[in-house]
Amino acid sequence: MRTAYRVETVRAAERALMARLPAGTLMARAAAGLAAACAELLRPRLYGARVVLLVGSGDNGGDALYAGARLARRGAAVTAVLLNEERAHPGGLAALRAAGGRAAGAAGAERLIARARLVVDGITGIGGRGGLRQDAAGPAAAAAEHGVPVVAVDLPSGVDADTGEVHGAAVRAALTVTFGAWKPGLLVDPARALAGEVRLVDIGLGPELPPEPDLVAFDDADAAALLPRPEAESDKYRRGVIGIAAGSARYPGAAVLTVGGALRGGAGAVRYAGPAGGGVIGRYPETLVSEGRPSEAGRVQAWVVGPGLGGGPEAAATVADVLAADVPVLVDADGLHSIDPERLRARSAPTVLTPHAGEAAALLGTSRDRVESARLASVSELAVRYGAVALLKGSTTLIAEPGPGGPEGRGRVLANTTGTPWLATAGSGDVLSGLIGALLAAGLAPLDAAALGAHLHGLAGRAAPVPPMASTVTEALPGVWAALSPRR
Ligand SMILES: NC(=O)C1=CN([C@@H]2O[C@H](COP(=O)(O)OP(=O)(O)OC[C@H]3O[C@@H](n4cnc5c(N)ncnc54)[C@H](O)[C@@H]3O)[C@@H](O)[C@H]2O)[C@@H](O)CC1
Ligand SMILES: Nc1ncnc2c1ncn2[C@@H]1O[C@H](COP(=O)(O)OP(=O)(O)O)[C@@H](O)[C@H]1O
Ligand SMILES: [K+]
Repeated sequence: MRTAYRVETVRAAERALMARLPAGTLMARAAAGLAAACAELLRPRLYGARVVLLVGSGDNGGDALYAGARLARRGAAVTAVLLNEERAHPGGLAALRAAGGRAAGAAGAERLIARARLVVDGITGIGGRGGLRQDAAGPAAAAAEHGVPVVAVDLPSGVDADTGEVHGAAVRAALTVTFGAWKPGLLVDPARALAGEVRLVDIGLGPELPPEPDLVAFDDADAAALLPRPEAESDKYRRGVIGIAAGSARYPGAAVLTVGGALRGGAGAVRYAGPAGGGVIGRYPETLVSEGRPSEAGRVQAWVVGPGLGGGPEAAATVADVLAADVPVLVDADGLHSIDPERLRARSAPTVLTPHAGEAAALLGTSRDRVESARLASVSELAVRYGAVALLKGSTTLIAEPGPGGPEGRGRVLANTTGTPWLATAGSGDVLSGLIGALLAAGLAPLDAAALGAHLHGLAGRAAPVPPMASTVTEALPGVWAALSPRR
């Protein structure tokens, strides 16, 4: 599990640890990890390799300078571009010079960068505010323009460490070497896309960090631990019966895809209620279909409502009928048009909402751009306002539960990083709904069901033959499942 902490928390932990260690120890640990990562990128010829350090006026620049000194001692030709010559970290600068490295002003930066094999971004770390200032934006752009790989120190400069928001110019890194703990921005787009590969260097901060992280990302082991497994005494009802109210005369395919996601999500049985039963049976004869209202379809342990439902009073009536059931309900797609925050908050069983950015914007009364640029704030706001677990789809899928607990009375938040842009294909969201619904029916807590569903869906998106389509993502699920949990 990757656990991320906000700047305030990281700084408090650093202060506590520094109080017990000789001065400079943490920076030395950070610089050693950073230099090792750079050396690896420069293999097999570190000797003579031209390395340019972009050095801001804080400790982030200090890390870059000490790492540069280590590389210079091993024979690299290291030049530090000092963005503010008076305020460059004095100890770091002295170390670089003592190791044979050079320092230059910002004026010649582009010429140096154009000839470099590697650029180290030590402009700002957790002390950065807003997008890069003019003087820093130029060299950052030069690295991109000349195609020189950038290693970001702690964070790509210009991104917001706490939120993943990017307000202005920012560095685009091939690798980010982060210290002590992940920062939320490294897991949330648009910042995540600028971080490239992320490597965590242990500087001994662990024992000083609080038990509740601000953001969590599952690894395969976390997902595997949550996978439902049938026991000897299992029957189809105990494994979970899921009800699906999806599809319409206009969108019959959504019903088929949602049912497919549920069956491949390990449901013991799937009950389908709606007008697209013929198509569903044609593709999945395992399904129990009916045409009446969902509440007349028989007992289920969870419902999915919304994909392909279409609009109008009939769709709204179907959503209301499902929400009246005292079991977990996942609302997606067209179902999201007719939900009311107070009605959802009054439910005694949990609700899960799975909007994409456009649907989330409508639910929050804001613009799609605002949701996409402030994903973390948006998903938490959805969860709190609707009293539901909210899963915000997109390039990084975020999942939030409503408070209490967590920062500012908000609940836990998870980021899913298994996805691929190939998943942006019609109907793949329907598959995700069915999959999460099956996990809810199996008895998983709503946050776990949503996080596990997103994890499996992302892996299936990667495993499906390129280019994937929604039904081939469904068919990739058994392989993903088996890889996580070898069959007994
Ligand atoms: N505190 C610690 O114990 C440790 C800190 N470390 C490093 O120290 C960093 C934090 O250092 P600082 O607190 O000095 O802060 P930073 O070095 O991240 O940034 C502060 C400096 O950047 C300038 N700045 C802020 N926003 C800017 C912008 N948009 N464009 C251009 N310049 C901008 C400020 O004027 C200030 O001088 C961490 O990210 C990490 O790299 C590591 O050495 C590990 C130990
Ligand atoms: N750029 C992207 N990177 C990774 N995953 C993406 C990206 N864009 C969309 N997705 C994923 O693709 C799926 C699309 O779902 P959705 O928008 O509901 O489409 P549909 O309504 O056609 O099923 C979601 O799981 C979403 O997270
Ligand atoms: K940086």
